[in-house]
Parts: sequence; C-alpha cells; structure tokens
Amino acid sequence: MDTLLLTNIHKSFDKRILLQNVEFECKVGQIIGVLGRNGCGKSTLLKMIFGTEKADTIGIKINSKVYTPKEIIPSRRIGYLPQVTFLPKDIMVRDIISVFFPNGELQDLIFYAPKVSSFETTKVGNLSLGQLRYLELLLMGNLPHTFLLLDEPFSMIEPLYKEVIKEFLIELKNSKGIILTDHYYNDVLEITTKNYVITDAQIVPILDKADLVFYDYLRSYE
Ligand SMILES: Nc1ncnc2c1ncn2[C@@H]1O[C@H](COP(=O)(O)OP(=O)(O)OP(=O)(O)O)[C@@H](O)[C@H]1O
Repeated sequence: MDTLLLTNIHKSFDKRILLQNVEFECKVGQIIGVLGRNGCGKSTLLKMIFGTEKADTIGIKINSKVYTPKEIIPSRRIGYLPQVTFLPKDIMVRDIISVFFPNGELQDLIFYAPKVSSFETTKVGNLSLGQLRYLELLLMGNLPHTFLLLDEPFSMIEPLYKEVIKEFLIELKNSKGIILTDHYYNDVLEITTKNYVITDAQIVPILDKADLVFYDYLRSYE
C-alpha cells in the first residue's frame, strides 16, 4: 500500500511559529482529516506539501523515495484542490472534461458519474457551488495522482452535493490516500479514517468530538 510520510514540518512567519515539528502519514485507503481554528495553518500545511508555499523544513517521502517540495508537482504523485476554484468560467463543463481527459474511456468515467449529465452543457461560471466543487473533485480524482490534498471540499456546499461528494471520496479512497481540511467537522468526521487537530502549532491525533472540545476547537457538541 503506497504511503505518504510527512516529517519535520516547520513554518514560521516573522516571529510567529505557525507549525512546529508536524509529522503524520497517509496511506492509500485512508482519508485523513485535519481540523483546527481559523489561521492555525491548515491551508499553509497543504500548500507546503504540494510545494507552492515554502516550508522552513519539510520531509516528504512516498514509500522509500524522498521528494523535495519542488519535485512534487512534476512527479504527479500528489494532487491539490485549492480553496478557490481553479477552472475557467467561460467554458462548458463537457469541454473542460475533454481538456482534462483526451482519452475517451477516462472521459466516460466523468460523463457517467452521478449527476454529471444534469450539468454537462452548463458553463463552469453558471454552476452552483456544489456542482463546481464536485466537478473539480471528479477531475482531480480521476487523474493518476496517488494522494490528494483537499482544502475545504465542503465549504458553502449545498447538502445534496455534500452527500454526492462524500460518496465520491469514500469510493476514491479505495485507490488513493486523501488528506482534507474543512470546518464542516461533522462531514469530515463522517468520512475520515483518522483525524488530527492543529493546536499551538502542533498536530495532535483526535478520536472524537470530545477531543475537539478538549483541544478548544469546539465549545460543546450535541
Ligand atoms: N505569506 C504570509 N505571511 C505572513 N503570514 C501569513 C502568510 N500566509 C499565511 N499567513 C498567516 O498564517 C496563518 C495561517 O494561515 P492558513 O490560511 O494556513 O490558516 P487556516 O488554518 O487554513 O485558516 P482558515 O481555517 O481560516 O482557512 C494565518 O494567520 C495567516 O494570516
């Protein structure tokens, strides 16, 4: 089973230590949730792993192979879904699918995915937020990358598409390892296999919502 091992991650801005000695791993078959209060460094962590934000130090290993952050994008081993959409607005969904996947069989995987037929002739700019996020995830999830970093896949998404996205991610973990971060902790905890919270610049494993209260992310829960 492919394993992404992240070690010795440090990041500071000016005098503020954002992340210190962060270490965790993600295997194919796992969905790892990273929770934490606004500004604790979740997005920065994902960007440092992807190589688009400079870390003070970071160790990245996939199985026995060591990668520098600069090697991550060209290696196509790790994909990254940013918080803000990356698709051009003026293009029709079916055209963007063929841009991503010139191969007909791969195209079909997307065209026949649940719900896609209901918006394939819509322009990207006219999609609902849920349709757009789902499309982005379908495109990324069908690329060959073994690991995916997802920054807020549930934020602002209508309930119907949240469910479709969760089903897709649960299926996807059969072939990939996924690290995701979001404030919609109920949705995160529903699909993750392991969870962490970032607190005081450290990453700490958590088991349940009681731990989230303990680490001051939640005040209370039902
Ligand atoms: N280039 C930078 N220079 C200085 N500070 C920065 C820089 N980039 C990010 N920060 C700060 O680092 C902190 C972490 O930001 P980040 O976006 O990673 O947090 P987050 O946990 O993803 O927050 P949210 O939950 O609000 O998305 C924030 O306080 C942010 O202002």
